Amino acid sequence: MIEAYAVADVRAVEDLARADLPEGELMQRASRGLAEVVLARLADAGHRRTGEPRVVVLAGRGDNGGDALWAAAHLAHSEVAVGVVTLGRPAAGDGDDADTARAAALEAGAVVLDGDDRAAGEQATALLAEADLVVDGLLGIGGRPGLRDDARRLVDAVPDDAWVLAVDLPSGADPAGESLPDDLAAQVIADETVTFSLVKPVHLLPATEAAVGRLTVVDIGLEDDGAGEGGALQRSGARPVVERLTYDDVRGLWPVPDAHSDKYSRGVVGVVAGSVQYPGAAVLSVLGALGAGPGMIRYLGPSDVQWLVHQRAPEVVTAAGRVQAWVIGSGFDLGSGESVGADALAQRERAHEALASDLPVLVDAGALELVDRLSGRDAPTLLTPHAGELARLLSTLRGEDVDRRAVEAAPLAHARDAARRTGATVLLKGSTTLVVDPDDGVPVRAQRDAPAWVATAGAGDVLGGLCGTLLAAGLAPRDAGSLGALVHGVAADRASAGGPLRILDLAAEVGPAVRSLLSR
Ligand SMILES: NC(=O)C1=CN([C@@H]2O[C@H](COP(=O)(O)OP(=O)(O)OC[C@H]3O[C@@H](n4cnc5c(N)ncnc54)[C@H](OP(=O)(O)O)[C@@H]3O)[C@@H](O)[C@H]2O)[C@@H](O)CC1
Ligand SMILES: Nc1ncnc2c1ncn2[C@@H]1O[C@H](COP(=O)(O)OP(=O)(O)O)[C@@H](O)[C@H]1O
Ligand SMILES: [K+]
Repeated sequence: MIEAYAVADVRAVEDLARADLPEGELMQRASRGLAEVVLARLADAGHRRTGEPRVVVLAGRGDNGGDALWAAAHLAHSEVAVGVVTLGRPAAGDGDDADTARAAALEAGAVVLDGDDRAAGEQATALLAEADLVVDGLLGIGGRPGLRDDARRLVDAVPDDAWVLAVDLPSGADPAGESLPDDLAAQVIADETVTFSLVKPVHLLPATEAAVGRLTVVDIGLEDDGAGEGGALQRSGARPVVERLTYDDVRGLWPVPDAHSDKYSRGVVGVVAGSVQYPGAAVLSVLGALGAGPGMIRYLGPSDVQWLVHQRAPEVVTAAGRVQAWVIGSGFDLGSGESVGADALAQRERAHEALASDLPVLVDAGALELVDRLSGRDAPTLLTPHAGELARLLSTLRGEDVDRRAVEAAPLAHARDAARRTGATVLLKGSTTLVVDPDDGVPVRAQRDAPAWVATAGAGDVLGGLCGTLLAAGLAPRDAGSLGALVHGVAADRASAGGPLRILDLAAEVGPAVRSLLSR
């Protein structure tokens, strides 16, 4: 599991650690680690032109700039040509004089330009044009989203083929990972981000993660080192606010049958999905659920759709009976006004019954319209909207228009609001999928496991079925949603293998994906 800590907690942990260390020690550890990563990337021939490698360091006035300046000094002692462009008066951090880091970089042979000086502007652009690698030390966890024009001019001059390595986080990105900058161009898009001991929300959340690139964590000694004292993190009592399941977590969470299991104890999934208009969604939901290994599936829906489901999955039972969890809504065409047909009415009735039961329910797609049926529900409930569906759901809940773009600009806040208002767990689909518990004190899960090829019709139906099997096996909605998203992503990766994928292939890869994850 990867765990991220809120910025205020990170600062508190760093303060605790600093109290036990010589002045400036944390920044020295950070900058040495940073310089090592830079050297490792330069050693990879793909990241440099011929001749002496050239690094340009952009250093802002905060401690993020301090890290970058000290790294420049360390690098200038190696066989690397180092140019530094400072913006504002750079700090040296931890009580050191600001000029010490700058002087150290100069003394080590770096070219240092004052980016605030107009005359140096052209020189800075020329330096950047030759860079193999650019270190972005403009803003760190003290940064507000967005870049000022002076910083933006520098960032615009970074050549496309330079490796952009952000210090702590890509400058301009919201450290809390909550929202996109107003102007998307006003942030650094990094190839790699080097952070220090603790992962922050910016690294895992959907609004900011894409700008982070590859995440490298350099240990500066904030966590327990096993020596018995307890690290600053442990002593601070800070708890993570964002979590990401990794492949190694699957074994501990996945419901594996044993000698005492039978098909009922493993969990029967009731699927109420599909319509005459969208019959395929029923098939995909059922196949997603089957891939995850349920005890049994009951499918309830129009007879034509039942027939289609049986063509692909003869083991599915279509008689009514007990289930351990419901999956409702994929491919619903509930109709409205006078156009409601008998099949649609019957599906609506089944969905109402599921929501009125004390069983776990996964609510997808068309069934998200039945949000008024959620009030008073105590049983575990998992809503699985994409951004457009979440916007519609919130429009209903708030009684005012919520735009899809507003959801995309601040996904976590919107998912959180829906979870609070409905009392349900909200899984917001996207390239990074969020799973938000209605209890504010529970860390958000943020999964990013799928290739973008999976953004194709039907992928969500498979996910719904898959998560439904996990609910029926007794997993809580947060675990079912995040584990389901992880396995769905791995199955998509296997089906894609770097190219386009068919959804039936994705569904067929769910079982093998689980097998490979369990045998790690
Ligand atoms: N703490 C530790 O022990 C360790 C910390 N470490 C490092 O310290 C970093 C945090 O440093 P930090 O707190 O100095 O904040 P940082 O982000 O560098 O600068 C903020 C400054 O920029 C300004 N500003 C803000 N937004 C702006 C904008 N959009 N456009 C323009 N200006 C803007 C703002 O000034 P203001 O405008 O608010 O007056 C403020 O002065 C952290 O990320 C890590 O790299 C490591 O060494 C490990 C040990
Ligand atoms: N760019 C992307 N990269 C990775 N996964 C994505 C991306 N866009 C969407 N997804 C995933 O694809 C699936 C799409 O689901 P959904 O929007 O419900 O589609 P449908 O309703 O057609 O089944 C979700 O699992 C979502 O997380
Ligand atoms: K930065």
